[in-house]
Order: sequence, then C-alpha cells, then structure tokens
Amino acid sequence: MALDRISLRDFRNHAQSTLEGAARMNLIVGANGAGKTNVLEALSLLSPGRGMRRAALTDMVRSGAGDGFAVGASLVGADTGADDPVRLGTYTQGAQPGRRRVRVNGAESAAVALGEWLAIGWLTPAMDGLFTGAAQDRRRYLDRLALAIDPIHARHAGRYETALRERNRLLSDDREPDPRWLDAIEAQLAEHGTALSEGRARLVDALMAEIVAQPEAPFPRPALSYAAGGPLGYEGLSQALHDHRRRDRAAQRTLDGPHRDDLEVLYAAKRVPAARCSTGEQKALLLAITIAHAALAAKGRASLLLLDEVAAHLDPARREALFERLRAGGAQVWITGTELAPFEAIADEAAVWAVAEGSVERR
Ligand SMILES: Nc1ncnc2c1ncn2[C@@H]1O[C@H](COP(=O)(O)OP(=O)(O)OP(=O)(O)O)[C@@H](O)[C@H]1O
Repeated sequence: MALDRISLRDFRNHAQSTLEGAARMNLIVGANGAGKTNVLEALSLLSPGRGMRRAALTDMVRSGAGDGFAVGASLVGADTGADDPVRLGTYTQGAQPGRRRVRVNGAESAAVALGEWLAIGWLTPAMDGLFTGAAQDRRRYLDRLALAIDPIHARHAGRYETALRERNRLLSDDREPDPRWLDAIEAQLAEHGTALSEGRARLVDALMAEIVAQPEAPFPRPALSYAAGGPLGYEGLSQALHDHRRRDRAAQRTLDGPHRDDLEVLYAAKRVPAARCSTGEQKALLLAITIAHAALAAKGRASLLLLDEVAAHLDPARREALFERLRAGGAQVWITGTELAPFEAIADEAAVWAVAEGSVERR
C-alpha cells in the first residue's frame, strides 16, 4: 500500500505540481527555498491534524491564488476488494479559508477518515529541540504518534482539551462554580483523559517493543517511558478532580490529568536522559523513534514517512544504516535534500523528484 499519484494546487509556492508514479523510496531534491518541504507538508495534510508545520490554513494557500489550496493523492494496493485506487484529498475554499475539507473517494468526510487509510510520521529540523523543550511539545508529539496508529486518539485529545478549557474557565470565574456543572465537566475530563492516558501508555509500550527488536548500532537505542501527570483510571482521575476543586480554584487551573503528562527518553545504553545527550545523539535517538513508529504504523495500513533534511547530517555509515532500516520497514519514504550525492546508495531504487521554484519534475 502506497501513494501513487500526488497533486498540489495553489499550495505554498506550488501553483500546480503533480508527482506521477511515486516509488517506495522517494527523494525530493532541489535548492534552498525550491519548495521541497512544501511537498512534505502537503503530504502531511493527508492525515488528521494541522500538518507538519502546524501552520494556519490561510498561510498554506499560494500567495496571489484566488480560491484556497488542494492536495490530492491516490492510494494503491489498499485492501478494498476493488482494483481502483483510493482517492484521498484535502482542500480549502476562498469562502471559508479557515476550514479544511476532506474527501475520500469523492465523498466529503471528516479528517479522521484519512487516518483510517494512511498513517503518517515525520521528522523535521524543527523537532531538534524536542527533548530539551517544553513538555507540551512532547505531549503533542506523543499524541501525533498515537493518532497515526489509532485515529480515535485525536478525538479523545480534542474532547479532553475542550472540557479542560471549560473547567479552567469555571474555576477562574469570580462566582462560585455550580457543582453540578463541574460534575458534568469532570465526568468528560475523566472519560477522555483516561482514554488519552491509555492511548499514550499503549503507544509507548508498542514503540518500545519495536525499538528493542531493532539493532542497537549505529543508532543509539532510546528507552521511552510514559510519565503520567495525574491519577490513572476513570475513578482515580474523577475523584482527584472532585477532591481538588478548592486547590485548583486557588490556582485558577486544573492541576491533575494527562495535560501534565510527559514523555521521558533515555539513551538506553548510557542511562543518560536524551536532553543531556549531544545534538547528534539527540537526532539519532529521534530517528530511532521515528523509524520504529513507521514500522509500527505500517502494520495494517499504508504508512508514510516524511524525513526533512535528515541525511545530510549523518555520517556515511549512519546514512547507510538509515537506508537499510528504511528498506526493511514497510513505510513509503519521502526524503528531502539539497543534492543527490548523500543518497547515491539508494538513487537506483528511489524515484527522484527535482523541485525548482515550486514545480516538480521526475528525474
Ligand atoms: N503561501 C505561500 N505562497 C507562495 N510561496 C510560499 C508560501 N509559503 C511559503 N512559500 C515559499 O516557499 C518557499 C519555501 O519552500 P520550502 O520550505 O519547501 O523550501 P525547501 O525547498 O524545503 O528549502 P530549504 O532547502 O531551504 O529547506 C519559500 O520561498 C517561501 O517563501
């Protein structure tokens, strides 16, 4: 299962680009600012969520274009019982520029429907600070990985966020909150919060099982653990929320729950937290997680792996090892680079796409 034909209309600097006949390995090559990452970002929108850059939809529309953008792709080899490819598409319209629409086989669908066909993972230079940065980014990262495996995870995350905002609003109000209203909101928090924690913990377990099955060298093996930010289980969480109303009111925010979770990552062999590893080691740990996740995601559904500027920073031995693992995994891979030289080892088996000034040509 893989994408075969991809088209971008009025997306970033691409007026109309079509990639016909994508391979299992795809190299996107071009000068700085050519529009390579834009192709990856367009692909990332074929999953629920805000895409690889978490950008506003209006920023994605090509400057000067009149009526929104469109990204479409056909998925071949899916187990549908028919030979026809599955057509996936997402677009915006000028009349409602802030609304992303999704179509599956021509029928208007919810964004989560994309997740039933495709699991998409990515690694970008913007993620370099993941281990040293804010816990919120690691939670978001965990959720993105989890929703690629189980699209329903996104719904729990959304509902939890909504209920959390509502409880915090009530707690910071000057008036005493209505306890029955709090009961109802806390029931929502406990329900979706429990599903969220369970989804994150399940993901970490599954990732670890995949990681230990991979060879240790030359990428360091990460050890992941899920650090819960509140009591686990419906009863425990709803009781804590109920018992801590007074304290949370003083703090004007909710202090228990999965919005306080974190993902802890160690360089396993050294028992050193990832945040204290070198830049190169951190990148290698992230790559190891990314590859393990793609392998996990490829079970049962088409899996796409988007690697933005990843190869240039690896020494030749690690680069070769990366290609080896990508070959062994089941994901369709998209890698960007400013030149072809670092990819010589896979240039024969890969489709090479040359990008220049927002247009794409097959080499
Ligand atoms: N909405 C938009 N309309 C038109 N052009 C845009 C839009 N958004 C971004 N761009 C342009 O797209 C170009 C950047 O494309 P992209 O990020 O894909 O580059 P790249 O090929 O990955 O480059 P690098 O190698 O430097 O990372 C920039 O020139 C930027 O100004």
